[in-house]
Amino acid sequence: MSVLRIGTRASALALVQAEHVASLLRDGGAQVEVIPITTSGDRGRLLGDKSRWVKELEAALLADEVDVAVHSAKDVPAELPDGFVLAGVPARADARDALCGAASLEQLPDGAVVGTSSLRRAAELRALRPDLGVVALRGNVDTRLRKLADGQAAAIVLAVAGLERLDRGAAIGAVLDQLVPAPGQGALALETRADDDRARAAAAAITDADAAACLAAERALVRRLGATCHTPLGAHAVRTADGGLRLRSFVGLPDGSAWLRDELSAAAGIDPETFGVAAGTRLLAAGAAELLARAEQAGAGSPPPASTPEGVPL
Ligand SMILES: NCc1[nH]cc(CCC(=O)O)c1CC(=O)O
Repeated sequence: MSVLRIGTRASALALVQAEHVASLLRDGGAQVEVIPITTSGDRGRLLGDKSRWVKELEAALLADEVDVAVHSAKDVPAELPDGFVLAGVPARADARDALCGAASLEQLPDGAVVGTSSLRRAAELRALRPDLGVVALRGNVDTRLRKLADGQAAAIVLAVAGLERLDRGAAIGAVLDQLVPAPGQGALALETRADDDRARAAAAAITDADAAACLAAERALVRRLGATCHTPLGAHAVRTADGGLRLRSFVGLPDGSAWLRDELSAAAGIDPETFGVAAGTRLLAAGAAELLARAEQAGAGSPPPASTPEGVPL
């Protein structure tokens, strides 16, 4: 059988993730090659849309340069272009956010400045601690940790999953259970050409059913809200002990002055997408649309902490 080509961005985090997927596939007996693709995002071009990284890997899929694209699921837009499918989701890593530079949110002094380029993290932090300042911190994980060490912020927020994959778990001061993670955070999304049965089967073979169901629910909620990467939105689903699903969500203004939080559970057997749509409908009924419109206006008037909620190429 011919070699399966795994496309990835060339950042340190993306390469670790792609190697992880490659080793899962090799464990299943496949012959695999990892092909780093340099994207316009990685080249530092200023485009206000995180889908740029995804698009360049889709171009490589379309050009038949790679067979499976590995993405951080939270960077993948809610809708894929025609001709592509989300063909697999491996077991999810820790989905939560981490605070680096302080032992807890409570221990940060009054008015402390936290570094993040994520609208969601800014909104969630300020919803909990309106006194906190937020400063945009860009760059990959190591760059941001260096900026923290340089004193550019009292603390920063990063995904636990990214820190651990890069062996920087020691930098975690506290895991922020109070924050609702970004949709897809901690999960990997394997994208293939829709008509490539071999690649689809390979991706499906290393799929974790719970991770796939949770991601499907979170992405359905994003679609129901019409959310984009400029939306301060958190959504995190888990499989419950009785085989059902539980979905927590957050929508708020970037300055933390208004927000909605929700939690919805469903019994075993619920279709994840139906569940995600229902959770989105509940948020809309509670006023999410107005909040999102106001968040977008705020973003248009004065530049948000960063161009995208989850920030910059890593
Ligand atoms: N867009 C940034 C990004 N995309 C994926 C991760 C971390 C790994 C993950 O969430 O799967 C990060 C960094 C961060 O938010 O700290």
